[in-house]
Amino acid sequence: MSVHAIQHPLVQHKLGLMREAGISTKSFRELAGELAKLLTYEATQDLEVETQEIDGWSGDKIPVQLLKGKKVTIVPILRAGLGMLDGVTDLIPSARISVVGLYRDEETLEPVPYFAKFAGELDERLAIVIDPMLATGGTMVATLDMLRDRGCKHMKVIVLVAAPEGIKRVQDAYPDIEIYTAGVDDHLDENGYIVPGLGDAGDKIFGTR
Ligand SMILES: O=P(O)(O)OC[C@H]1O[C@H](OP(=O)(O)OP(=O)(O)O)[C@H](O)[C@@H]1O
Ligand SMILES: O=c1cc[nH]c(=O)[nH]1
Ligand SMILES: [Mg+2]
Repeated sequence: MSVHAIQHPLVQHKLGLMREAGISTKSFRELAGELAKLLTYEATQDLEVETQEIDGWSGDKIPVQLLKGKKVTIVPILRAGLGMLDGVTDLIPSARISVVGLYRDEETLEPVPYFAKFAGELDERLAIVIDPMLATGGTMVATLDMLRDRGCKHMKVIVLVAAPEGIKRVQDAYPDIEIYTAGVDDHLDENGYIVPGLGDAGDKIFGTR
């Protein structure tokens, strides 16, 4: 598995702004969407293209490179993953959406599933799982397990911030998966929050608590 920690100045600038303690819901939400878009650009660099002939403006036939038509499903993890969805679909507008709902139990830190609705033909699709936070990794591994159990063979992960603990847990379970992130942070605190991190991303995106 590779971890792609994107160092692009725009990515680092936007991540830096998201770390500000008093950030508004509006700004946090906007930045989550913008970062999701930039990380999607990186995560889709290896999508296959093929040459097709089209009618150009001059009347000549011209060869162009178009996506080969690989089927993609975007998998936002409720709730916080929804804050990244528009950014991803801006770049991959024809992707099918598969939605999973899991929350992390505050005491045990174990993921609790409460919703799942998947696109069809998962065995033929690239699944791009999106969630702002990869902390212990329990939620991500549970989501990847659901996809694998339904036949999905090709999965990628996009998170805004990852903790080393979460990366290791995903890596142990899925050695071949690629993770794209704006930041690999330092550690988890005693409540399982990423430090320095972003705080509770779901609450900040939805304006709750
Ligand atoms: O790596 P883990 O330790 O499993 O933690 C990460 C999960 O925790 C957060 O969700 P949360 O449980 O707060 O739910 P929410 O999106 O509804 O706020 C976050 O969005 C991830 O889904
Ligand atoms: O730091 C963290 C960890 C889990 N969930 C969050 O929203 N933030
Ligand atoms: Mg939350």
